[in-house]
Amino acid sequence: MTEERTLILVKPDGVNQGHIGEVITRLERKGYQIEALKVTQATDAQLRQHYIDKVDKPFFPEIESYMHEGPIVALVASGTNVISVFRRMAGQTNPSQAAFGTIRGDFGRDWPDGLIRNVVHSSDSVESAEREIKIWFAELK
Ligand SMILES: Nc1ncnc2c1ncn2[C@@H]1O[C@H](COP(=O)(O)OP(=O)(O)OP(=O)(O)O)[C@@H](O)[C@H]1O
Repeated sequence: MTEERTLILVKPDGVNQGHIGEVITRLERKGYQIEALKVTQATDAQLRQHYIDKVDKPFFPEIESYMHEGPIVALVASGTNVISVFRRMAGQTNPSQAAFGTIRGDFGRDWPDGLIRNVVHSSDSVESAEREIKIWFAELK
């Protein structure tokens, strides 16, 4: 059991389709704390840092285009094992394969342009969370 925090992004499709409240509600219903929250526009520099392991992938321009489609909501949530539990709440990367009952399974879908839009991001480890929190919340310790 570990007290930890995670970086969650409600991506542009999640914001555009009105799922900010749902993501926050699901976090709060599970008993997690919201430590920080902002509406923002992702910059190129933030995306290159955030997706540092994907910058060289052929689909990185698709990620950039998707993440620039509109505002995002960045939040820091904390609680016991929040990282792994929220990853399960979010569901699999591809929203059409994500289980119903997960955020991606309930609100994500395939799009005719082939881009993978999957509503939310969440950190996958303590190290990633601390690195990602610095990218989106430079003002936080
Ligand atoms: N093959 C692909 N083609 C296009 N985009 C992709 C592909 N694989 C991943 N992506 C995009 O890159 C993001 C990060 O991929 P990753 O494999 O880290 O999935 P994830 O951990 O489930 O998602 P995220 O990091 O956004 O929480 C995905 O959310 C998706 O938007």
